[in-house]
Amino acid sequence: MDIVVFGAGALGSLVGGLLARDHHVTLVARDPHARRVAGQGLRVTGELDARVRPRATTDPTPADLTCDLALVTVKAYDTAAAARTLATGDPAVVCALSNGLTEETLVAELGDRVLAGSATYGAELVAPGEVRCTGVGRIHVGELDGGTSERAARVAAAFREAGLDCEADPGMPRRRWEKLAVNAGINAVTALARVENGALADGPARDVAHRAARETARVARAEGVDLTDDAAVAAVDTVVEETAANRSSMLQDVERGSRTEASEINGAVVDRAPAHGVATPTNRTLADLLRAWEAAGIAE
Ligand SMILES: NC(=O)C1=CN([C@@H]2O[C@H](COP(=O)(O)OP(=O)(O)OC[C@H]3O[C@@H](n4cnc5c(N)ncnc54)[C@H](OP(=O)(O)O)[C@@H]3O)[C@@H](O)[C@H]2O)C=CC1
Ligand SMILES: CC(C)(CO)C(=O)C(=O)O
Repeated sequence: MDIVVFGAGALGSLVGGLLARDHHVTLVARDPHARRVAGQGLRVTGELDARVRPRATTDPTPADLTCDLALVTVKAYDTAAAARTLATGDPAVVCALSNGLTEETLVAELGDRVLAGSATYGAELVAPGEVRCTGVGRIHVGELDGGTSERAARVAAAFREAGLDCEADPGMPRRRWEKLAVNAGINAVTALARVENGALADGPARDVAHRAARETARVARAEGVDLTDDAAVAAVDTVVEETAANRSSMLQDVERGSRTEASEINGAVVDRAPAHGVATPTNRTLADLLRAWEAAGIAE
């Protein structure tokens, strides 16, 4: 497959690097990472090991963006800009692996080419040209409104060919909310407590993560998605176990002094709650604390 990874930071470099073992991959990334990958190739270290030579560019042409599959791995708040750039090319299928409910933003520019996606792999960009896998998770792809499709099966098979754990999921509407519950719990709590995911295996941090996940499940149900409180909590526990050594993407943001996805994750739960009369005090507190930290001066 001809695959473009748009926004190849930590997650995109890991997934794109692994896909490059079997497919023709172009990473759209920032310098100095893009320059290093173009010159010396990309190393995947940590729990997985690979040396690959994908193409890399900071400035894709419409021809570069004309591909079988475009994976979007920018931060959720960069999705609209990514969608506008992707629409200058002609990707046959577009699939977001970012956290947050970003697919609707992609659909606005790219229409029915968009598949839903979610990833629980853990990744850190440790140096230009080197990405560390800190947790072997799973990828799910599927139709935004649910159901099976040949294109979702084809994308999942392409991932598996390259050795990634990936399934086509006919239940993506539920899966997206389950992943939002996982991130509402794990990301904000690990970022505020400055701990690895594994620290949420017990104790007070685990209780806060569970409360955030239960609130997310309540909002999901109010929006017509069948996600029980118990299933949301179990999903948090599974990801904590599978990615125990990972520093969540939001913890990495806070440690770098950069903007977080608090508004797109916990804030997304809070924003949808009033219409349904659902209380979301834990997500509100987590989002407010992270926004207060951001307002106090993130690095430019
Ligand atoms: N890291 C992880 O373990 C996991 C992350 N995720 C999710 O995946 C998404 C990405 O996370 P992560 O990889 O950690 O984030 P990163 O910040 O490491 O990666 C995103 C990259 O996209 C780049 N980017 C944005 N716009 C463009 C553009 N127009 N052209 C080129 N590059 C661009 C960013 O550059 P710049 O910063 O300069 O804008 C950045 O390097 C998030 O939604 C996150 O929640 C999901 C599962 C696991
Ligand atoms: C799966 C998990 C929680 C891995 O840390 C993640 O999505 C993230 O860090 O953003």
